[in-house]
Amino acid sequence: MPQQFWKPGADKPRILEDEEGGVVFFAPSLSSASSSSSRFGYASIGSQRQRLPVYKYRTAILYLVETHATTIIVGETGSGKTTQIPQYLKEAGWADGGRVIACTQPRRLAVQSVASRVAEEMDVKLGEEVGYTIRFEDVTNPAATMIKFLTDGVLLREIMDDPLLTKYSVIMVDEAHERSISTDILLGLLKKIQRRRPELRLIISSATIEAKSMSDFFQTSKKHRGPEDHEFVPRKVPAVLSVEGRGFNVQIHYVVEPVSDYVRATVSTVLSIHDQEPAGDILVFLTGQDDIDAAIQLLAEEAHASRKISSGLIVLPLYSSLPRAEQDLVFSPTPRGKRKVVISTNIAETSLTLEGVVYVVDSGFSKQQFYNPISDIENLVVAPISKASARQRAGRAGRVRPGKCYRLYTEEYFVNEMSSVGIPEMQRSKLVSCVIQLKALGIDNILGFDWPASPPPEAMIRALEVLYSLGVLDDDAKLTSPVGFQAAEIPLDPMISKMILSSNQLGCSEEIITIAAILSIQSIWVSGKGVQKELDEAKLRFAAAEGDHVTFLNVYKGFLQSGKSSQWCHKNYMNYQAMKKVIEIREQLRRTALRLGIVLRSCEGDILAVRKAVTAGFFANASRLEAFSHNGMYKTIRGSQEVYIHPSSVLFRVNPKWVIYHSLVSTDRQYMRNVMTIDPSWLTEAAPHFFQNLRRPDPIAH
Ligand SMILES: Nc1ncnc2c1ncn2[C@@H]1O[C@H](COP(=O)(O)OP(=O)(O)OP(=O)(O)O)[C@@H](O)[C@H]1O
Repeated sequence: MPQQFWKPGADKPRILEDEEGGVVFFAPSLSSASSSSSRFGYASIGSQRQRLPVYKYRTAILYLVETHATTIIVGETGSGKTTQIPQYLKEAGWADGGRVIACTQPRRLAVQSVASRVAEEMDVKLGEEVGYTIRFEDVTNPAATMIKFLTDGVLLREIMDDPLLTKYSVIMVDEAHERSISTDILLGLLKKIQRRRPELRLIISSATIEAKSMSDFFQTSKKHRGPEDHEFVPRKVPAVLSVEGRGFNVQIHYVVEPVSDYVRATVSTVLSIHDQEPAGDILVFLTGQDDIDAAIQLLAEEAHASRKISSGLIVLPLYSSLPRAEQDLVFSPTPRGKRKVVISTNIAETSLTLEGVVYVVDSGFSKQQFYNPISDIENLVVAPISKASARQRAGRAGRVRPGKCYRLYTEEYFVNEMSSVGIPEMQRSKLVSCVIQLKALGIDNILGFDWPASPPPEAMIRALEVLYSLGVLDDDAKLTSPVGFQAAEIPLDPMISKMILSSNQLGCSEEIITIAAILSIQSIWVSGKGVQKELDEAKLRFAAAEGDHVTFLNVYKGFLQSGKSSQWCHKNYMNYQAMKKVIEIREQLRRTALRLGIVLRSCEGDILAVRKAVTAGFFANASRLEAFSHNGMYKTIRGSQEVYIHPSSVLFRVNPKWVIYHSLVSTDRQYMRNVMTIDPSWLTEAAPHFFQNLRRPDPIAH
């Protein structure tokens, strides 16, 4: 790599300042691991555990947890928080007597991989003493599990069944600085639960920068007007512990000049590392599947052009919708003499250890959701990451030996321009699912809820409007019975839940559950790169004139008729792993539906019933082709936004007059994904109030 291109920089961790008001602070101690030159990989697991920086704080952590309701732990990535603290707690007896220690993560992949690692360290079978739960997958044994890893979203669902989370003795909310919506709701609820269960202990693990606000949040108490809260109850002051020391040193390198094309810059950096640096895998952070595919393609071309440096590279993508078996490849050992390059979205950013990774290449960007409550449009846009993310990314190197991180932005930019932490997801997202969950938990005054950061009131009002129009909330903004309560039980977007509930009356629940399962995963088709023509032809074999939803039913039928064959999927450009996932989700949804008293019935080809059920959930996503539009421009009925049918839809270029869509994606334009034709009279049938209240004078005139 041309040395003058890179400028080494120091990205030192900030030392937590002593806080006022009784906050506990421990002086830094040096990690033996950081100066160790021994090959970590060859040490026994027991001695590996003792070398982690957090080990020196074992007694302090256990003391603080014993004596404080809430302990906030900050520390460098790789110091051992996630994998060690739950084990210390178990060793100290917090899982005795059938109690369980929970550790939440914002991402599913992290839950699975951390749980496997801890099971391995404890030498137990995953799913017994150590287990995990993510949506649609429960690998625990209620009679045996003592340490449970789970997403924060799953823990929220558990609160619905057990409002005080009585089986947990300690709940560790990991990576709290990521501020996902679920983490924020969880923090608010846990604070409430603590008032009723003083014996419950919370551990919040967070980046340094967020520690103060977390501490303030748990310290202050709103005056609650519940029957047992007549008096202002002073809260126990949370303890803050700073775990100093990192796993191994990570040298940070910056570009000298800003790069104009981060995909190209990524590829040339990877090839330079491969050409000039000693053995070790490379982890690259890009923004999404499109970037990742482009980088892989470019890497193949460049490597082909310069055969000298291409040999020995194994390039693997990593993103959330990738089938599980392909995701698992990134964890498999790199064959001798080879170098693995994992090109990932930010799903590999936190809590993940890829053993062979020595080099990290950070593009400085990620895809983030931004919601505009005025236009009601949610955009997934490529945006700069925060310093907290940059540190997490760098921390993926240096976990089992010293590493290097190449940042594709300047040091000046990092120091002066990059924001310290990202905007909480709560403040940039649609809140429909969040509101229904809170309602189901009995939180009626949502605007007055004790949030770590308040959501925008406009977004809340929008969410209330949608839920009201779906018949999920009544005039007093309370969950309706039974629809509201039932919709809250289904772990999906309330529009999908409503569609499932409506299918009961329309006699097509089997079909609608299939559609719901397919809509829950990103795509059932293989990526079109390089095979677009073949993919389009394959789609045509299943295409229904009514649109994508009905096409999904044809695909599913074909898959079942083939005996769920992988060859059949391959031949039809269908993603076999995705189809297996559909079967799995479908089974879960059938069980949920049965629990809710839905009769599982097939409409035996009565597609009209299916389309009406879809409309009952998605009427708010209706749009009409603009008269005289030559380029397929539609306007949404709510909001009059300009939208187009996505090229992946079977209705692309067909342009029927009236459609509803599942979601919008925005690139050069706003595109509707998963589109179905409708008769406009179904809209007023499905939601008379909603269409009466729209300002457009005659929204559904033919
Ligand atoms: N699957 C694994 N294989 C090998 N070593 C691992 C594995 N998982 C964890 N480790 C070791 O344990 C260390 C601590 O990991 P842990 O996830 O507990 O750190 P952490 O402090 O929670 O950091 P982060 O916030 O970055 O996840 C890693 O740096 C690595 O040395």
